[in-house]
Amino acid sequence: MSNKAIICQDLTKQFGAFKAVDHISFEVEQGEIFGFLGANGAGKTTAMRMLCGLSFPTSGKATVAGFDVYHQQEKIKANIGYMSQKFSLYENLTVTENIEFYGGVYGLSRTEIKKRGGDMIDMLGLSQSAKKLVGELPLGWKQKLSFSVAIFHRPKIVFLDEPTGGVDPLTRRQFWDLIYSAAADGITVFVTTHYMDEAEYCNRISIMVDGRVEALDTPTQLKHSFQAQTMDEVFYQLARRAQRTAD
Ligand SMILES: Nc1ncnc2c1ncn2[C@@H]1O[C@H](COP(=O)(O)OP(=O)(O)OP(=O)(O)O)[C@@H](O)[C@H]1O
Repeated sequence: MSNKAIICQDLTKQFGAFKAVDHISFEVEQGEIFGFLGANGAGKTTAMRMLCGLSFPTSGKATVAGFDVYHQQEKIKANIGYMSQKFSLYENLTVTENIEFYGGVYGLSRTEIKKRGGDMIDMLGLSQSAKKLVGELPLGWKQKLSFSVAIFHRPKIVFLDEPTGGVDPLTRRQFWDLIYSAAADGITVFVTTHYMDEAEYCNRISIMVDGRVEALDTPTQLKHSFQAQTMDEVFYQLARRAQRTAD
């Protein structure tokens, strides 16, 4: 079995004649922080849904945590964590209740939930707010909690779909401390973002244009290849080639 976290070969998703994802190929290493960039409508969410076992590809191959995206979707779901722009947390439950609920969904024992949940609350500095409703927390805290819940069952890979939308750079930076700590524990992080400061934090970045991966490298190497000072410049050089308009 391969030790790559994700292998993707010519993965394609068509909606009728329209190729939302058009023959994308890449590999992600275990423990890597892999940035998945692209303008609105480039096909990131569609690609990510296939990799998470939520939709079938039209053609091509992919394995996630060693499992096949056509035949082992349930295995994939059990081995990944997922956090979307729209939180999966229940706003009308407390911090502790959310942790207990998700721990149960993930099949952890009561003892494990209590121990790991307590550690998580301490690590996040949320002890004072454990009995607060999640709906009352500031957005940045909700995002950090949502991420911690997404990795509560210690998945091999966590998929983050624009996890830090709407918060300031300092709060984003704090969120990224959590990402680094998860990666240091061996969790592979696959993250989409529109923020170029975040792109710089990734080990490698792929940039999608009109359903295709048009660039893939480390931030430093991409800047070098595109003779750009910043990732913003790299991104705009690529994004302006797009024919596709966002919805
Ligand atoms: N179920 C569907 N049926 C038809 N077209 C779809 C469907 N889902 C997505 N698309 C189209 O596929 C293209 C890629 O969409 P996708 O949501 O994957 O892009 P994205 O890169 O995630 O964009 P964003 O950053 O806005 O989320 C878009 O043109 C979208 O309209």
